[in-house]
Amino acid sequence: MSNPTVNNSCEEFVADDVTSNRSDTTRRMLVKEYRKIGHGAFGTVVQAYITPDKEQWYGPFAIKKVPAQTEYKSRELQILRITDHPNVVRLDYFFTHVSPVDNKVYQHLAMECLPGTLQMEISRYSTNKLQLPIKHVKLYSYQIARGMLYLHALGICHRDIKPSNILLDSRTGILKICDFGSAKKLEHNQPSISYICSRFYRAPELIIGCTQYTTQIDIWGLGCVIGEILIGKAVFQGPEPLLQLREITKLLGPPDKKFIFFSNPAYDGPLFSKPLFSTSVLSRFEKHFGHAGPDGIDLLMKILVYEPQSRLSPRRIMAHQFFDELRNEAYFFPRGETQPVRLPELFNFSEFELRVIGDLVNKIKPQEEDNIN
Ligand SMILES: Nc1ncnc2c1ncn2[C@@H]1O[C@H](COP(=O)(O)OP(=O)(O)OP(=O)(O)O)[C@@H](O)[C@H]1O
Repeated sequence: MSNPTVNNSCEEFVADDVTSNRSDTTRRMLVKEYRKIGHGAFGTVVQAYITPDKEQWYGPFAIKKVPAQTEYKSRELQILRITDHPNVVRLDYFFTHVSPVDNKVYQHLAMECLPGTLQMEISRYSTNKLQLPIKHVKLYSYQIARGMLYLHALGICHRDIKPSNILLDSRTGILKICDFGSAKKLEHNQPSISYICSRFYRAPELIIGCTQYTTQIDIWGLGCVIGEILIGKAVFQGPEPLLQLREITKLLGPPDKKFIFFSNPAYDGPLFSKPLFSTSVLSRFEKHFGHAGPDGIDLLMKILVYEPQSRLSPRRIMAHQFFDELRNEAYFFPRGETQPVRLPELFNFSEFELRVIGDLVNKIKPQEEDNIN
């Protein structure tokens, strides 16, 4: 593309060691920042273009800048270097650069840039007091589950699943998991810190202080996200860390003593063991998520479960009947569009994915004759 016009407030600098993630070659490039698109606990994200010669411009990229050389954050680069999946954000280039503002070295991760996040999409509907169409709920939830299937098969636990870490192009329906700043490859029998994950999305075992958790903490996060897409606000909004468990008991009922003990035998915090309601769990799910229909409720009740091992796995989520509509229809109406648009590729599985999916492939993939256009 030609030289992109930039607004005056943006930075322009030469980076000496821009490495291409694909070819692994390193060269000097000019970086032109365009606008700030995000900021988080550790750094900022800017939209930018890069060029080796001021003639060929690459981008736009979303460049995430985080302080370099902390063991914690370099994991993000390591993970993004090995991942390659349609529902995981793609890293194109990376480099370090000294900030003129504080003279510190920042790691720069230049990723493909998507126009928004799931959080933006949810607030767009909720501020207009509208519900997201159920087909969109299915489309987004399925792709998160597919991204998780891949990550979890690699042993990678994201550890910060929430709507602002899910990128979305609402015109095409394409969704990608981002922000691997908290992610970790979990090793069997190796403890990991339990103080991880944003409060509203923390699995009950994390709240209790479990350090031997599994990738199933992400599945809890997925359940919270699906619920949030459905109702337009976070499902469990604990006003402080320990009260987060209380919010969960309002929907699921009190946790079982065994669950607490197996999560953390040393836990001495509040147990919330008194039932807060006399109604059944099913009726509470119906009250909260009624418009998801019986299939949506069935799915959520199999994900938002205390025992991590009882929560559905990504492949079982993808095979759930809630997603049959995606298997049977090829189009959807993006927000504000009157013309239908083809659904993104949802079933173009790699050999690796097919191995993980195993015998559920016939349930997950649309059968030829079912694939109506
Ligand atoms: N590839 C991308 N394309 C478009 N926007 C992006 C991209 N990556 C990040 N963003 C935007 O930047 C925001 C922050 O990114 P990210 O979550 O990776 O940073 P962070 O510092 O870890 O944030 P937090 O501490 O809130 O988790 C995202 O919520 C999103 O709005």
